[in-house]
Amino acid sequence: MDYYAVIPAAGQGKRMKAGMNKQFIKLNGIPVIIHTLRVFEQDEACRGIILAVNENEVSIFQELIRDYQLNKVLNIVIGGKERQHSVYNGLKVIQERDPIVLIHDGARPFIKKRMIHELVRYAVQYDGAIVAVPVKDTIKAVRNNIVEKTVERSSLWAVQTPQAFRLSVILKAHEEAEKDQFLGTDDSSLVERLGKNVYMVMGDYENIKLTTPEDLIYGEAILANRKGE
Ligand SMILES: Nc1ccn([C@@H]2O[C@H](COP(=O)(O)OP(=O)(O)OP(=O)(O)O)[C@@H](O)[C@H]2O)c(=O)n1
Ligand SMILES: C[C@](O)(CO)[C@H](O)COP(=O)(O)O
Repeated sequence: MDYYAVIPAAGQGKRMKAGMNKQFIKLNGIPVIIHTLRVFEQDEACRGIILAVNENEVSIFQELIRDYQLNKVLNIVIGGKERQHSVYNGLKVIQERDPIVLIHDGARPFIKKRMIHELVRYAVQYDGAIVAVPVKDTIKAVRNNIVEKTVERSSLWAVQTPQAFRLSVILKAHEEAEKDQFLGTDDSSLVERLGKNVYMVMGDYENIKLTTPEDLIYGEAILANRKGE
């Protein structure tokens, strides 16, 4: 089944400390955002991509899209203060009546098609579908450096993107969040708070978000390993 992809790339990459938006950092000689966009560009089921970017970086993204000959980027929208606002701006420009929409961080370049297609399948059956992996470490709640408690781990999953929804469902969730001034750390949380059912698809430990400098070392290793496969 076909889908549209909304890719938020309008962050500042503060935790990466690269002195620029981390989308432009090169992995194996290619900018992070291009690795991400290529997955959707090369997926036949992807009808089009909406990219959310910083106001002052529009021309850089346009140039990259031209240089790497990407044809599926339909719109470049201006991002907002938080990721949630950037995603909302992207969702609002989709013209089709009620397609499936996949929301995926520009900073997660190691996404695989297997996950995308599973998500789309389950987003049709449920109110949404997300990818996640079981947490590997013991998780503790801590306040002022003192452990408050050890959290039961068996039901804890680390959530990734993509996250897939019908456009009508996710737009309504963003509208309600805006009305209530609710700010979530992912899109699914906006849908969950409306009492909807979100299906969890097994993710992939390689599908990391490039967040801090050491993630780049791991990222290069993932690419080198894939080259050898
Ligand atoms: N206002 C924002 C903030 C984030 N993002 C995007 O959301 C994704 C996940 O966010 P994160 O990893 O937090 O990226 P940054 O906000 O760039 O990083 P930091 O928080 O370290 O500044 C990234 O692709 C980022 O570009 C966005 O589109 N608009
Ligand atoms: C959406 C997300 O990638 C799911 O793990 C994550 O919550 C984004 O968080 P960030 O603080 O905006 O990086």
